[in-house]
Amino acid sequence: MSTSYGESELAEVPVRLAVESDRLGDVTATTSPFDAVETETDGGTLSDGAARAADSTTITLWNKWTESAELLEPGMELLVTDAEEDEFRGEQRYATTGDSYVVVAPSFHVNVTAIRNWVECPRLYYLNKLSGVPLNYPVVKGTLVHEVFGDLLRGRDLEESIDARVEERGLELGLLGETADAVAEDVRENAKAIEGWLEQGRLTEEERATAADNSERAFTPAESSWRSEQLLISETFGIRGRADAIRRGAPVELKTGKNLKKEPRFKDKVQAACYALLLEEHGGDVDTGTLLYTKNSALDRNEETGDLTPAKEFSMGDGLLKFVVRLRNELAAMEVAGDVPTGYEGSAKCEYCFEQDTCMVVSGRLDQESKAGQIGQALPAEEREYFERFSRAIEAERRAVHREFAKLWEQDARERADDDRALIDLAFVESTELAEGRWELRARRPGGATSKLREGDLVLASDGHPVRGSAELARIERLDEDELVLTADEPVEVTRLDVYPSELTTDRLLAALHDALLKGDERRKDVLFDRAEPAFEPLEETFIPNNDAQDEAVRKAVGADDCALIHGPPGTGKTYTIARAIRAMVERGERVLLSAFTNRAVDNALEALLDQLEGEIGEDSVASPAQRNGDGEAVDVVRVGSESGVREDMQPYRLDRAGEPGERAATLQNAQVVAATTATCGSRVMKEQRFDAALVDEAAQLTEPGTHAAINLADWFVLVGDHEQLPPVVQSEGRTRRVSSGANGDEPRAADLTESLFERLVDLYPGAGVMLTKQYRMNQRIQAFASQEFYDGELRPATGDVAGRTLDDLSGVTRDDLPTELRGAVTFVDVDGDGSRYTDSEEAARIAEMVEEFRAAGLSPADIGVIAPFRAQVSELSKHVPAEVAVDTVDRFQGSSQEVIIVSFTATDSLEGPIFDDYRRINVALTRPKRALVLVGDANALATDPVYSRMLEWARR
Ligand SMILES: Nc1ncnc2c1ncn2[C@@H]1O[C@H](COP(=O)(O)OP(=O)(O)OP(=O)(O)O)[C@@H](O)[C@H]1O
Repeated sequence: MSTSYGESELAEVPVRLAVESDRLGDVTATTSPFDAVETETDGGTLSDGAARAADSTTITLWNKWTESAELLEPGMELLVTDAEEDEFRGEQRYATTGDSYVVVAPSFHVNVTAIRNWVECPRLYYLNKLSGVPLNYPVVKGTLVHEVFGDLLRGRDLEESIDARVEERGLELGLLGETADAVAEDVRENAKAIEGWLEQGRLTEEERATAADNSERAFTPAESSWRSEQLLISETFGIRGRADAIRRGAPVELKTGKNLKKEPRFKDKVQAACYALLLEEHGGDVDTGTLLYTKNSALDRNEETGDLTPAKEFSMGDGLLKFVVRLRNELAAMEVAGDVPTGYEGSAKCEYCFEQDTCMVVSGRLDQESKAGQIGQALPAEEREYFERFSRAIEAERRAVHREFAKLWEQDARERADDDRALIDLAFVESTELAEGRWELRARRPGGATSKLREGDLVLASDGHPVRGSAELARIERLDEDELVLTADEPVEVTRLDVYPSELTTDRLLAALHDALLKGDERRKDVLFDRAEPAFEPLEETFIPNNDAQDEAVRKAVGADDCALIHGPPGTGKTYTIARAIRAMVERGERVLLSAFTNRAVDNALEALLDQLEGEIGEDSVASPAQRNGDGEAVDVVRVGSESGVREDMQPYRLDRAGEPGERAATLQNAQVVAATTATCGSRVMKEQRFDAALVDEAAQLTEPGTHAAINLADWFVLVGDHEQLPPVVQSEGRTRRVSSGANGDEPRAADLTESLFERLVDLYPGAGVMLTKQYRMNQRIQAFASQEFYDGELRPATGDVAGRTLDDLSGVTRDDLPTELRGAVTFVDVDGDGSRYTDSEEAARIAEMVEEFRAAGLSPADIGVIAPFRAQVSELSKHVPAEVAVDTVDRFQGSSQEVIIVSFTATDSLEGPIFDDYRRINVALTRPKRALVLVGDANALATDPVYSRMLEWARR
């Protein structure tokens, strides 16, 4: 198009306007199907509240924003800031102005480092995502230098900081074969540049003083002259990241490499520009960026020619900021569409790329189009199809995590608290500066408030709003009934905590999938892809004389060449069997990985193993815990996990990462048994370990890639679980979109993370599995229904004692003191209910009475558990029963047991809700009690479903 200023480009995008934005001049819209613009007026995708604003119109994107227009696909979200509005034939139309930014898919929240990788090469960005961050020296050194930089900015002494930081990374450095002194020297060299920069007066004492004055209150970056690392989240640009430092409101990025040019490297400028955008959104006005190349000062003048100054400043032009937003748009559009970058999107030259070989191999193996080309033979079609299916499913999980970021501002405080995503209305107590310059924050919490937050979690601690207010990334150190203690880099008057959405799990799942297929052993893959039956070494030994199925399971586990599958219904001694199998393996001199989905299960199995090894945690064994094996030799057992994740009594076995590198590494490498959750198995430290066998408990709750994370590390694996209990939990709704059919012409299959590898293999190789059938938990009456309904009637009480368990066995309890209806092992109590959807006050009131009746008969409240389908009913019940009574949803009860279980069905006429969606939930609920089960609900409603109707029949028998 021609204007008086010359040629201009434009693109007209047909859209449907979405909910109006709070900010004047911003337009949020969804792109319409391009061929149906004029007719699409019903606003089908918008909620009722937004219907008023649901309107078809067009947005005109001018000049370079046309590049972003080309990325759009129908149904994508689009945001235009500072738009110009005019009326054309009675229709409101919009156009970009000179100040506008155009953001494609703003709720896909891109990390700044992802944008930095993308500008280097989109294919490199993809490869990095696939392989994860490896354990190598440059990575660890880079982290150390950044930590020391942060410490210096917070006023910590240089030598003290270096020593402390190197010590903290002892384990990683030891595994890399480094010594503390050599690393300290290396870090010191890099730190010279930082010190020099600070000394040059760029960070004057005066500035330090200003910062210190301000620290009594929470200050915004714009107010203070500098601050160390800060997490910044943008609502507008769909970008988040942690800036290394902010000086006089402008970003400073630290690079541990060298740069002898006058200007910062382009990708580094892009990174700093991302932070500039983030800062501007938070009220800043950024006109410069600084890059600090720490290696420059370590170089000798006569060896190198060029500009040796470490700090390079550049001016932050409007053009660069807009370029960065367009880059981000490219990345977001590709991710939202689920496409794989080829490298042709960017202009990087493959022959200069360090990753060229890796790139060609991955492209060749997966038969992906790539600018670098392909080498090697492609994986078989079924493996490529599997990879594609699961990587799409994992990316759907990633998008779900990104949506969690958007919920930080889309939901209000109350909604987030009700959704278990935030603790609100906290009373700020104080912030105290710690020795290393960090801060301890304390606040009081209102009684009874629950949330997903746990000790050790990273959270957003804010003075009211996690994005718009003053907020810091903080760690929960203590979470007591009424008080909480956090640590953070900077002080904040905390009144609210929000769950910090993390991509770590998705990153690790993708890397585990990549490793299983691209680095996996061929024989393993033959088994996984139904090309070879699992093989076993026949064993004659008896391991467990009193339980044939368990005994057979141990023989299978120990004798497996490929894999063994142990199906253990509730209370059938899974943990005991795992422990016995590991003992047998250890006695054969094998190195074993013990893993499970949750920390709780890892600790339980570890405890059972220690019992098996007949050791006692003696005084002198605390420093280096060693247990004896059957021959009286020491067995080194190590628990890998965070301090807050590992149970108190297992702490002596926990591997401390800090210390002398060689010694730390030896402790892990010499351990014969290493216990860690499957998530931890995907960490860069664990990925370096090799085992003969991996035993994985709770395997039916793990996704296939989640299982690979553990089994990738071992020659053979044993999966233990029960696919009749809860399946893997996924965040993305339903199934991900269908993928094109595989080369073998099969029907397209929906990617699905909700079927575990355990379940798939149990179906595929019945011969590799053993089902444990004797249960050591439930009274015979209690187990009967679950046995019939879920285990083909095969579940039996292990002994007469188990079968005949009653409340009378508990000391101080007399069943005769209970009302007649509560004396049996299984009782149904018919309550009509109050008709509400998610709560039932009548059930709650009746259950509160029952709890009192059980207590009056001598039962301790700690022996009673109450299960409800909805969180709302859990809250309702919690108000009526003593705090010692465990009240929770089924999902939280999985894996535990209780003397008495009361189930609140909260059922109205329509049986809707999580407990009714999936019969496996009711199996879990009904199999938690040992001696008494009370079902409370509306019999008429329950009778409408065949399974519940059979349940009623049994309960009323
Ligand atoms: N062969 C056995 N002989 C005697 N007791 C056993 C045997 N197997 C298991 N037990 C006992 O049965 C109880 C339950 O066993 P365990 O904790 O191993 O069950 P589980 O299947 O892991 O339970 P969950 O379903 O909660 O995961 C424990 O007290 C255990 O000591």
